[in-house]
Amino acid sequence: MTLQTRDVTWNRGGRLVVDGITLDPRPGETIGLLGPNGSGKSSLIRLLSGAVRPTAGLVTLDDTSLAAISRREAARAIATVTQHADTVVDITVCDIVALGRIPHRGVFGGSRQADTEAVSDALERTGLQGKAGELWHRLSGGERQRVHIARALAQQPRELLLDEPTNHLDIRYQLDLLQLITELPVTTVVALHDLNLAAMFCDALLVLKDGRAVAAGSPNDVLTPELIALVYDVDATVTIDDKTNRPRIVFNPSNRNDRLKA
Ligand SMILES: Nc1ncnc2c1ncn2[C@@H]1O[C@H](COP(=O)(O)OP(=O)(O)OP(=O)(O)O)[C@@H](O)[C@H]1O
Repeated sequence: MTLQTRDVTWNRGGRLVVDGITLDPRPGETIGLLGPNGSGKSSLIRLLSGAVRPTAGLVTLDDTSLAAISRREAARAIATVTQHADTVVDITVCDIVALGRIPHRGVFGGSRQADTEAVSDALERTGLQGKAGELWHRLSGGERQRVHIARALAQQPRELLLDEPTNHLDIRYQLDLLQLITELPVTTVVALHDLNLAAMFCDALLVLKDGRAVAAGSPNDVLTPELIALVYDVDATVTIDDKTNRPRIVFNPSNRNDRLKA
């Protein structure tokens, strides 16, 4: 049992931005959410996180509606890293990562040692040990992104929701991050734009277009030239990598004027 959606719909500003999505990950799986700009990936992540309530359908955690679970209980299970996470106060990296421990603090403060260990482990996994004392506003975009990921890891969730977490990261940290999340014993739903990263690291993919699911399944089944043309209107060549047995996608640039005419 894990975080699931059943036929979930969200009407935003008079438009259906999420339209009948069912997501049923296996515990520990990494699910990639793909789709063009505006297809509903962030909206689905907001619904899964409990930040907003669906117009119809259900979001459940262990078969209980998220609406019936306290915020604190949900926060112990689910960690989210959104696209535009920012902070207004100038605090240190270590303090931000420690915010991930708040859901675990009981009335009597919880275990300080567990907090210290979780923060230190999260800093190490994200390569931020050397930055623990730095102020947030002095960090680069990629370092800030890693701090938010470290905060989510310090939360020690069962469910991890990541909205384009590789934004701002250089290629080494993109690979490190995705490797890390596939190795964590948590169920992860991650919105990605890079189809090759999704192919390399995700166990399963859900592809959205105009709020609807247009394909779901393993990267090998989903990432076909036909699907890429349908969803992104881009011509692509897909081969299967000998070593990984996963799809590898090369995009074939078309004449932009021809595309606009079509
Ligand atoms: N505050 C809002 N009110 C109404 N509609 C909104 C609002 N914010 C976003 N939308 C619409 O919801 C739809 C889905 O947006 P969403 O951000 O979920 O897409 P996305 O797939 O995450 O896009 P991107 O890849 O650009 O991040 C879009 O059509 C967008 O215009």
